[in-house]
Amino acid sequence: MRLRMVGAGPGPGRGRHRRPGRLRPYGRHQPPDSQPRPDAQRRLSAQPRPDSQPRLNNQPRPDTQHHLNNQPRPDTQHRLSTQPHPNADAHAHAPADTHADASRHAEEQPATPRLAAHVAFRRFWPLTRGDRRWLVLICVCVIVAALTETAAILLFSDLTDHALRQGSLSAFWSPAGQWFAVAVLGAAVGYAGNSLAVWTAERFVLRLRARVFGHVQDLPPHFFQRHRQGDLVERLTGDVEAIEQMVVSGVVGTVSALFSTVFFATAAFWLRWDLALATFVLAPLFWLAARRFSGRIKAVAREERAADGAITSVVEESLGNIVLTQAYNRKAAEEKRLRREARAWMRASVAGARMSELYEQLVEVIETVCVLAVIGLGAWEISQGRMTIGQLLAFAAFLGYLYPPIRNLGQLGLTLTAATAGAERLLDVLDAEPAVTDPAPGAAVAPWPVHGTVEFKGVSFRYPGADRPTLAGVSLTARPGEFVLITGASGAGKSTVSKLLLRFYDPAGGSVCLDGVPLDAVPLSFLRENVTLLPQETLILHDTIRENIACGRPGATDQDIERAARDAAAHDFITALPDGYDTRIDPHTARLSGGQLQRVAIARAMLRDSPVLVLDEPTTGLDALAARRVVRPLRRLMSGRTTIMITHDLNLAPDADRILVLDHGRVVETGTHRELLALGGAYARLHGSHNGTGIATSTGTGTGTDTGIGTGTGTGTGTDEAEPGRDIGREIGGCPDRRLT
Ligand SMILES: Nc1ncnc2c1ncn2[C@@H]1O[C@H](COP(=O)(O)OP(=O)(O)OP(=O)(O)O)[C@@H](O)[C@H]1O
Repeated sequence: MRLRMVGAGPGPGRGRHRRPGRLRPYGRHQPPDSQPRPDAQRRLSAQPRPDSQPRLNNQPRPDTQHHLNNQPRPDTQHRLSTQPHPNADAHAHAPADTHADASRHAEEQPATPRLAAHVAFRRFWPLTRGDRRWLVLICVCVIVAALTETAAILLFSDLTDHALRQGSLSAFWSPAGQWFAVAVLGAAVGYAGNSLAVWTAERFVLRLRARVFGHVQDLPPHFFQRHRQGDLVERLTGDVEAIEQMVVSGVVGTVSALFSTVFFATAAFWLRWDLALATFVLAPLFWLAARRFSGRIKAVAREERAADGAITSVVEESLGNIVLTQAYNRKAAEEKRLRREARAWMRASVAGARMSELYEQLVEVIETVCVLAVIGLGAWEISQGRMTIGQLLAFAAFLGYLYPPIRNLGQLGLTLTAATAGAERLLDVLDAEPAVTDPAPGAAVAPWPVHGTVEFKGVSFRYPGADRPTLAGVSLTARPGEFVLITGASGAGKSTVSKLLLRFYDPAGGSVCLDGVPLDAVPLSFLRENVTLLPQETLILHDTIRENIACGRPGATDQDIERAARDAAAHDFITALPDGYDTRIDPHTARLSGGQLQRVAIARAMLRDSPVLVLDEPTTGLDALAARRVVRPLRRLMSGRTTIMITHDLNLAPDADRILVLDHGRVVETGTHRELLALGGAYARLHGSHNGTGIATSTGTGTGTDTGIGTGTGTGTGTDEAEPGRDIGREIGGCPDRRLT
């Protein structure tokens, strides 16, 4: 009938604690089934932590006590996996390189803010809004469960004294019936409370995770450059669950421990006030023990959480870079990296487990001292005829129930402390500010039919934390349907222009406008509906090709998708796949080449059909042949749209209405291809170096029939996928001043 929590606790390194098969030191009488349960099985309890169940394995316990609560005895509860590791000695005993690892983590990741437990609690408590009535109901169940336990123990005393001692069966029925009724009530309340508690806790986790995930998606690019992806994953999983332990389970645990303490203490005083007093004199020992151990829990919890994140990061980065690993024989180096992180985690984990066990054993010794003192006193009282055996047994039973909630109150602090390490890491994410926000409702411009005029007016920009500006006084205008090409040396600030145009950042000086409206007055979703970005890296969802194209315009029909794929010269290779448009792909897919993936992305942009297009190095990473195959679909995509193309590849430069050359964040030259070549400056040099190796020098005699754009007049029948021969000259080079529209 007791409500209890059997889930994994917020102990340090919980994520890894949950892994099946992990060895963990059991308590003396701990059976194998005391493994940490999966999270779904987490239950809130009348006691804040499972390990703090009454543990009488170290002390004489009346056998009948097994039957007093309709649940496995406390000593069968698991311990270490579900509790904070009060490893005060984590630092004292940890080898020196633990500290080295910790400082290395600190160097790699921005410093996480340090928080007090109550501050962390206050930050997350508002997330329980909407579920507080359920929390109240759970607390009512917890209180009723504690009451039924109290009643059961009193009935046990009654039964012992009136039925067992008198040897009378007739005296048995009345207390037995009452006991049974109390047990049924306790079982019903336990079931309802536990079910509700799991539901409420999981809802909290759901809500918190959605909140963090939603927030993360609004964060600016530099946040992701500064945090390792694996570590962020760990924060969204392990750390989120630790917060639940702090907030929902923490509250229920506190209520449970408080009420259980009050009920059992009242009953103990009612049974024998003098023995109860003796019991309470020793109670502060539990609190002292918890206090002694709480000091370094947070430190080791932090270490474990950080190591969890580091392991996930290494695995994720290593798998993502598998080609580099294999091609450069980095297998041993990667293994060493993982071993180093895993060892850091292992050290923190072992130190935590060791301290946890030490704390547990110390508490058991304290409990034993208390029980022995009470039994000694009780034996003396019985010998004086002032106490019955039933009373002593009931009193001992109360002790078995009383100490755990007292101990839990102390341990609750440890739980909160350990969970605070997760809270700090999560708040580090939640407190990161998005670089831009939607305009306030009153300041937002109402949606309008966008024509596609893009203007940068004296724009300056500096990345957060950067010591020098990336853009300084950049001005450019692209009228509807114009093609503006931005080029310049690597690091000149070209991609930054695209980030400002998509409003990933706001400029520090000047303004960026769409159809004359400053971007900070345009609702973000409206802006991004009307400005399509094709970034350097091809963005592919882990989904079917159909969905990958359809996400350009939610609600698009199959015909729309196919039309876009045809325009992007992707239809033929898609239909050649066994599952056609339903083929599942992912960013590392081997089924499609880089050029084919790029054409899927172009089809998506086609479907999006926005008036402004930003192409950031659209042919980067593609070989000459693949680049050529992408150019025709690109031309179709650009047709009739304002296009800002950021590129080193000057093959399309003759087509541009205007070319801007950036150097160290400044526009150093502006003009058409011809004008800039004639100028003989930076552009001419870039063009010269490009022509030295570029494909623009090819002179085409191709036979392709693509007539979507441009003036090609080939007569062949080659498809986009088929090798179009030597039409490269007409496709992408050797045709100065050819206009796209
Ligand atoms: N998040 C950031 N924080 C600080 N500096 C950054 C950040 N992102 C880029 N920079 C710096 O801004 C400058 C311009 O970067 P940007 O990516 O715009 O250059 P680019 O001209 O597009 O280069 P490339 O042609 O190599 O892609 C570089 O010096 C870069 O190091």
